[in-house]
Amino acid sequence: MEKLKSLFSNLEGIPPDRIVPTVGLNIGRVEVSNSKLVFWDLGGQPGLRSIWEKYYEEAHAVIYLIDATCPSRFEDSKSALEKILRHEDLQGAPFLILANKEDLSEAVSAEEVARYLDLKKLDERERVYMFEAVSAYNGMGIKESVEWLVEVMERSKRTEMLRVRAGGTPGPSA
Ligand SMILES: Nc1nc2c(ncn2[C@@H]2O[C@H](COP(=O)(O)OP(=O)(O)OP(=O)(O)O)[C@@H](O)[C@H]2O)c(=O)[nH]1
Ligand SMILES: [Mg+2]
Repeated sequence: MEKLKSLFSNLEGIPPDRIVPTVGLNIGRVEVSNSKLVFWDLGGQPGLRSIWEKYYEEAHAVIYLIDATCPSRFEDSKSALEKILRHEDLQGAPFLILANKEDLSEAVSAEEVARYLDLKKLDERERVYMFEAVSAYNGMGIKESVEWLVEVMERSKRTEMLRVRAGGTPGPSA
């Protein structure tokens, strides 16, 4: 998220060596393609996952980040992802699934991560999603994939529904 902030605003994020594991919630605000985005960064440690679902109902989209250098956790990442995808409070939410740390030579290739996660069984007619190799360290892949997410979010029925529910004006596409 710190990289994201620095890519989309003039603010420098916290340097990578000073980032500590997320406990609770980090909030990031950036403007991308004229949309004001609010990122809720939730910690991935198993003991912290029970709080994830408190944010589902109000989330327009989901970014799911996988550490590509840690194959021993792929199985766990896969089942956690499947559980989120199934959750009824996230119906219609576009998913951006990222294999992170692809700047490191020990990282498993994005293709292989996708295979581990069994992404091909994700039906694109049922779920709008994109899978991308990124590096939060050097920024590779982040700008493009977040811009994709904003584009699909703007067109999504879920965004429309959340806007109406919030009492705002439906977007121009309504
Ligand atoms: N080389 C490299 N290091 C990274 C990258 N992304 C994160 N790191 C480093 O990995 C460590 C863990 O990063 P975090 O951002 O705390 O990881 P996280 O996924 O948010 O972990 P939780 O908050 O526990 O869910 C930090 O020291 C980061 O600097 C990356 O793309 N490349
Ligand atoms: Mg974190």
